[in-house]
Amino acid sequence: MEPENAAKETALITGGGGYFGFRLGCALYQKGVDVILFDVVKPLQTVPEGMKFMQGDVCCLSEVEKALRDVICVFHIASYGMSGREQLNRKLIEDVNVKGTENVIQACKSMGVSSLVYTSTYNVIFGGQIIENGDESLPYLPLHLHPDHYSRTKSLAEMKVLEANGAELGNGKGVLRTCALRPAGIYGPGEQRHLPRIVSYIERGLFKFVYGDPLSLVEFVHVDNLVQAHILASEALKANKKHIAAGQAYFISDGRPVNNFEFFRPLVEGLGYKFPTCRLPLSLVYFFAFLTEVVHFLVGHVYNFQPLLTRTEVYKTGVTHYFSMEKARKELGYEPQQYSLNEVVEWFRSQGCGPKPRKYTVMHLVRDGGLLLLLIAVMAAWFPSAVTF
Ligand SMILES: NC(=O)c1ccc[n+]([C@@H]2O[C@H](COP(=O)([O-])OP(=O)(O)OC[C@H]3O[C@@H](n4cnc5c(N)ncnc54)[C@H](O)[C@@H]3O)[C@@H](O)[C@H]2O)c1
Repeated sequence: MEPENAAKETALITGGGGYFGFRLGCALYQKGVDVILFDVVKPLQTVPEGMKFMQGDVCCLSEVEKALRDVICVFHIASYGMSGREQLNRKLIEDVNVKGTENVIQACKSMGVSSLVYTSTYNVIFGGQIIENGDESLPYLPLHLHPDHYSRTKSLAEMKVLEANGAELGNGKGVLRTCALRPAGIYGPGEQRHLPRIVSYIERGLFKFVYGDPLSLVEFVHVDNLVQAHILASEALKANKKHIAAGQAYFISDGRPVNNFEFFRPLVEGLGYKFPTCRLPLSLVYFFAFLTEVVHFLVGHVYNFQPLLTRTEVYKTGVTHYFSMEKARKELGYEPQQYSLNEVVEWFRSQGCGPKPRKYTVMHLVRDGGLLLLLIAVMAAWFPSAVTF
C-alpha cells in the first residue's frame, strides 16, 4: 500500500474483527491507508477513530460487494474452523472458507478491486508428513488426505484465489492481481485463539504431559511479522514492483524452527507453573484425539464440548514441519524480526493469570481419578494396535 502517492487508498480486511485482521488494520491505518474492517462480529478492541468497522458476512455476495465500493486492495482473512470444536462444524467451515472466498473473488472482479491478498495456512501442504525446510515448489496435499475440513477448505480457497490472478475487472480497468500467504501458527500479546486455550489448560492443571519426539520442529509467526509480510505482499502486487507476487504463494514464519513444547516453556514457567516432565508417544495422543472426535461426533449436537485436542492439532504440534523463507525474503523483501514470549507472558499476567492458592478438593480428586482412568482405558485400547503396527 502506498498512500503517499496522491489520493488515499482504501483497503478492506475481511475478518478485520479478528486478532490478526485487527492488528493488520491498525498497521495499515498508521501508514496512512483508509481501512475498513469487515467482519460478522465487532472487534474486541475499540476501533481507533478514523478506521471503519462494517458488519457483514463473506457468505453474502451483496454485502461484500457493497463493502468494496472504492476499495483498491482486499486482505481476505476471514475464516472459520481453525481450532477446537469449530474444527468439527463442516457446513459452516465450507460456507465461510470456500463460498466466502468465491464471493470475495467475485466481488473484487465486479467492483474493480485490483489487489487481493489471501491469508492461507501451512496446512495446504502439510498433512502430518515430515517436512524439513520445504519450499513453495511442494505440491498441495491431495484434498482427500486432509484429516480436517478446515485445512481442506483453506486449500481449495487458496487455489481459487491464485487461479483468479489475471482475471479481467468488471469496470474495464485492468486485471485482478492475487497472491496467498501461508502463515505458521500465529502468536502475540492478546491472541485469542490458541494461547488462552493453552493457558486455561495450564491453569486447570490439565497440562500434565508433552508428547512426540523432543527433536521434532515446528514454526510460529509473531503477529507483527505477519503484518509486515501482508503489507509487503500487497505492495508486490503493484506495477512498480513488476507485480512480482501476482499468482504466487509464500510461506511466512519467524524463520526459527523450534520444538512445539519448548516454544511454550517460557509461557508456562513465566506464569509460575511447572513444565511437565512426562512425555507420551505421539500415536497414543493421536488415538486419544481420534476418540475425542468420535465422541464429539456422537454427542456434539447435544453437548458441544471443547475437545482437549483434535487429530489435526496433535500432528501440527508433534510432527516436524518447517519451511524456507527464501522466496518471501527474495521477492517480498520479508525480514522477520525476533520476538520472545515475554510480552505474551506480561499480557496474561495483566489478565490476572498465574497460580493462585487453591485447596485440593474432592472434585479435584474425582477429576484427576477420572483422567487417570481415561488414560488407562485409552492406553489399553491403543497398545495392541501400536504393537501390531
Ligand atoms: N491463528 C493461527 O495460528 C493461524 C495460522 C495459520 C493461518 N491462519 C489464518 O489467519 C487468518 C487469521 O487468523 P486469526 O487467528 O486472526 O483468526 P480469527 O478467528 O481471530 O479471525 C477470523 C475472523 O474472521 C471472522 N469471520 C468468520 N466468519 C466470517 C464471515 N462469514 N464473514 C466475515 N467475517 C467472518 C471472525 O469473526 C474472526 O473475527 C485466518 O484466515 C486463518 O485461517 C491462522
